[in-house]
Amino acid sequence: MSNAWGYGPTNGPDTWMERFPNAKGLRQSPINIVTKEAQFDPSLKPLKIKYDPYNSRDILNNGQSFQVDFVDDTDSSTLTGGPICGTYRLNQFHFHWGASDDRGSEHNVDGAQFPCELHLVHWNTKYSSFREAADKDDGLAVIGVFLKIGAPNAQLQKVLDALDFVKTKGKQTTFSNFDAKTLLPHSLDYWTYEGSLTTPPLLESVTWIVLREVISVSSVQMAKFRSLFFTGEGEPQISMVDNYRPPQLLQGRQVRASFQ
Ligand SMILES: COc1ccc(C[C@@]2(O)NC(=S)NC2=O)c(OC)c1
Ligand SMILES: [Zn+2]
Repeated sequence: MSNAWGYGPTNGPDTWMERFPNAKGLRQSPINIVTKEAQFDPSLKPLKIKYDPYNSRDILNNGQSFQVDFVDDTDSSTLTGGPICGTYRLNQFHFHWGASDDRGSEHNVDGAQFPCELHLVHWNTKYSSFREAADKDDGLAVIGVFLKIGAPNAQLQKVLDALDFVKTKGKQTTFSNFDAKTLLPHSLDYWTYEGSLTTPPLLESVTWIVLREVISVSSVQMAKFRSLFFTGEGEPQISMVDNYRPPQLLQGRQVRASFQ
């Protein structure tokens, strides 16, 4: 029986520290964002996001979530400005969600959880690759976007339609010509803090950029997320739900706001 980490009762977030000491680190993610304690920082720049649909490559069930991977060998899909210095390239995006609409996001806002959270992962081009950047203090920048139950999201539906082909762990299929920018809300107001990956190895290499404005998702669309499996083809099926880590201690960190 593999003792791999996961989100179940015997291998979930409370057990990760046994094999991944970063879990007890001082800049762990996610966190609960207390809006009244997030200080406006006028020195924060607006986010500058340039995504080229031509870079989208495939969609993969990685056994913890599903991710859409991007070709990142040029500066054609980048994040600049905001709290970061230099140019960060889009590498992938993925989601975290709950078994029901009352939970699922990783970050909380004033103690409230959303049904789903999108993570757009970028790496610092001062390093030669995502892999080299992944364990550096300034290696990664992740944009977090909350999904709130409301009208069906036509752009998200393009991603959800592909899930029929990646139901089980390890399944992958081509996913081309997708514009990730269509998943962003109108406002790019954000909170930012220094944190980590939210799954093992929990590397403390992420500048978090959590957008204040949400995007919509319908309950029917949330059911599509929940149609995936953590397990591989031919294995006893375990539904891919509740793939979120709960909020971690702030440990003295400051959360800054780009807006007043
Ligand atoms: C070794 O490199 C890794 C490992 C895991 C993840 C996934 C995750 O832990 N990170 C965020 S953000 N959410 C997650 O679930 C990763 O994403 C950039 C990079
Ligand atoms: Zn994530």
